Amino acid sequence: SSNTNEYFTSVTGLETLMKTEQTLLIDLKQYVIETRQQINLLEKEISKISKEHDLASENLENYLANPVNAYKLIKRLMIDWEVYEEHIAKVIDFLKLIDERRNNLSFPELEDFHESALALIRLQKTYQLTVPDVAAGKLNGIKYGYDMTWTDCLVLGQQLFHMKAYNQTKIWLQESVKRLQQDNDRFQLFPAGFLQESTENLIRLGDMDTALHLYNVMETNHKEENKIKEMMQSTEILEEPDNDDENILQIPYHKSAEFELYEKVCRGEVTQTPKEQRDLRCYYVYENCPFCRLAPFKVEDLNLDPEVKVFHNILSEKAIETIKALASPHLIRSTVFGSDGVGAEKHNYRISKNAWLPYDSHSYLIGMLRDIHDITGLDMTYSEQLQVANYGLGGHYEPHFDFFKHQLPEEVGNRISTAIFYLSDIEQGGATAFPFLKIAVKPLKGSVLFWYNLHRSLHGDYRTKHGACPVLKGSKWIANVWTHERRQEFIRPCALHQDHEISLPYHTIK
Ligand SMILES: O=C(O)CCC(=O)C(=O)O
Ligand SMILES: [Fe+2]
Repeated sequence: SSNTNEYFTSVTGLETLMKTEQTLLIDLKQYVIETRQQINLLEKEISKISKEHDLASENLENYLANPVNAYKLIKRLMIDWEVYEEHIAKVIDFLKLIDERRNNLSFPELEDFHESALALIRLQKTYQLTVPDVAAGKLNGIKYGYDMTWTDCLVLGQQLFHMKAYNQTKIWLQESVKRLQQDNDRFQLFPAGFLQESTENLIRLGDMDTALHLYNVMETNHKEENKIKEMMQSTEILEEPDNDDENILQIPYHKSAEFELYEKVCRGEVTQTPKEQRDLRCYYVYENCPFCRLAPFKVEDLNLDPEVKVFHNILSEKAIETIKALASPHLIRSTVFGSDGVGAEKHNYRISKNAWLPYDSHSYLIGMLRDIHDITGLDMTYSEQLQVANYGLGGHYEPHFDFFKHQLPEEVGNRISTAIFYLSDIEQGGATAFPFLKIAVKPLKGSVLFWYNLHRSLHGDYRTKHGACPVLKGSKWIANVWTHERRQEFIRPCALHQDHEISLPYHTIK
């Protein structure tokens, strides 16, 4: 894609856009100040000329017979009008400045606009938020920002129509009309074509009521009475506007029982039962390193088979800031492997930015490997580079396996384990969710989530399917350490029996 920045994919990207707007805001303020001065001057000129004309209208011939008046008339047309033009032309200087800004500053592209709308809808759906709440800037009952205006809602409704998300279109346009009626601020700067198009779209969707309301706002001054009737007659109503099946928000996987389970786990509606949690413990580990007796690691079981654990208080604030700073300049849009294991593809089931860092780029990174070794006993030689990721607006990673299904080079083997270092806390959403295990791990800054992806037989464990729930509020940072199976033969020996069959049924669930 030509969209190289993809601002929608991370919060750090959006900070760049905020800076752009800051600059433009200063420009615009300056423009308003200057224009106001111009207007004041021009108004003075207008009243000066008007006075002359009033005087002249009393007796034109007499007026022009005065040589001073004659001189002034000719002087005004000769000199003054040029000055007025110069003043008026200053607008062009402003347009030139904005043009320059467009070339020099960062601007979003259509894809950013599209994806940020999708993110809102994804959040709305995953966390079952109502449209009035979202439009009021409320997330799960907490108000974080200002309301969306009626024009904000209208634009979003238009975007959704183009995505063929017709039910959502109606709800957002209805919200727009509701806000329009409550709002005293009916006249907002706004692309002219949008109202007409939205009105037509509502007619297409069979919502004549809302269409009529919007029509009434349109060109209130010179409205032709019959035009709405004409519009209703000439606009074709869609056959099955309620059939949302085919739109981009409703791919078949999103309707599967597995995905619905995942969403419930993300919302915290499905959790482990007390019986399932009975054997889970919290304990200290110190066996794998000589000094660990003094400062043992605190480990919390989340699941025993397969093993999923959290290691608490691993990274210091300083280490976290260092890791983020090292990664920031290198963040690019996250990709996923094609099913054949080659190529890196962009998909909207994984929206984040990431960077790969060699461990020797800082002692803190080497320390991360050492900590995982000290806690698990694993040999960290065959670990991939550290992957640091930042999730933006509605950023997420749908359920997937971390192990590969294709053949890997003998020398390293498959990803035996995953360690996710949480580099931020998250206000809402953004859990790491294991639908089959009914676990949603809330990111806790400085902690590590660890699990084995493979059975002892080294077959992939399908129960480890997991995802990153959409971030509802916050900027989520993680660092992944993926360790491969080679050199773990004595640390995590094969069981005598083939233990992988237990997870096979989970593979077929789609
Ligand atoms: O961000 C998360 O919580 C999970 C990330 C993940 O599963 C991955 O990067 O493979
Ligand atoms: Fe993963």
